[in-house]
Amino acid sequence: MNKNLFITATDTDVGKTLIASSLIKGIKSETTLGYKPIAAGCELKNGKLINQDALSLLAAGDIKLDYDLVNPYALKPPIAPHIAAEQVNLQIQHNELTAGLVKIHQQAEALVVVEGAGGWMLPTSMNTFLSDWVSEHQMPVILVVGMKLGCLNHALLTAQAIQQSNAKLVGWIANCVDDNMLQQQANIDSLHKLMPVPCFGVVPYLAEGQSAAEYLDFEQIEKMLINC
Ligand SMILES: Nc1ncnc2c1ncn2[C@@H]1O[C@H](COP(=O)(O)OP(=O)(O)OP(=O)(O)O)[C@@H](O)[C@H]1O
Ligand SMILES: C[C@H](N)[C@H](N)CCCCCC(=O)O
Ligand SMILES: [Mg+2]
Repeated sequence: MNKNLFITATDTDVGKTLIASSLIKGIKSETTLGYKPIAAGCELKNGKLINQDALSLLAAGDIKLDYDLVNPYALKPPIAPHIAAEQVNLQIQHNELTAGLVKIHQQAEALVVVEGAGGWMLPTSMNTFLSDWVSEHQMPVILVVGMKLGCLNHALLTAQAIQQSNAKLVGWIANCVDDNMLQQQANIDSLHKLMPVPCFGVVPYLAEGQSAAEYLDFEQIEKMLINC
């Protein structure tokens, strides 16, 4: 069976790409590749829309894939993807997301780390959500919690929504994106008690270019993958 791991977060801009890239590089038990099915916020390079997240996942992967395989929906403005798609008369189709994933699995027997866009309930149209697609494929989900004031509510609501949608929430990772957060450790301690699944790491505020890998519990993550 094809193996996938979905990375969601409490919000946009709280570390999905940073953590997903570190996971792709750090998982040694199998060939690991990245997939960014929907990217909003792309630059035009040589007539092609390119997204930085997709490039990071691509660079982290064990095999150098073609850009289009890693990121089928590349949308220019950094806005909600279904709105960006509508602006260019495009509809985000879940069967295309699946077709893209299948193509990656055809390249190699690999674990595919899939980065979401925004948070868990990202609309892909007015009556579909990216979370529907993840639930349909029964991918294990890791929730990246961007440590900032308000994250307790965001983390618990997201965990509840993932579990209620019948998806497989397997763990969470605290990512300290706010260097000035008051009572950061007390908030992390609260999450340890309140979250319904194990913590796979606490990533401190990092210097530019520093990797998160040494802060992730790869032993526990690889064990979880075997059981999924
Ligand atoms: N632990 C950290 N310490 C310092 N900076 C961080 C940390 N985690 C993430 N960042 C920075 O925060 C920004 C957002 O991170 P990232 O791009 O990984 O978020 P994202 O959730 O993938 O965003 P998007 O929703 O756009 O995909 C980046 O500039 C990244 O380098
Ligand atoms: C542009 C940004 N960095 C992300 N790629 C897209 C975030 C979409 C958020 C949609 C929302 O939930 O409001
Ligand atoms: Mg990202």
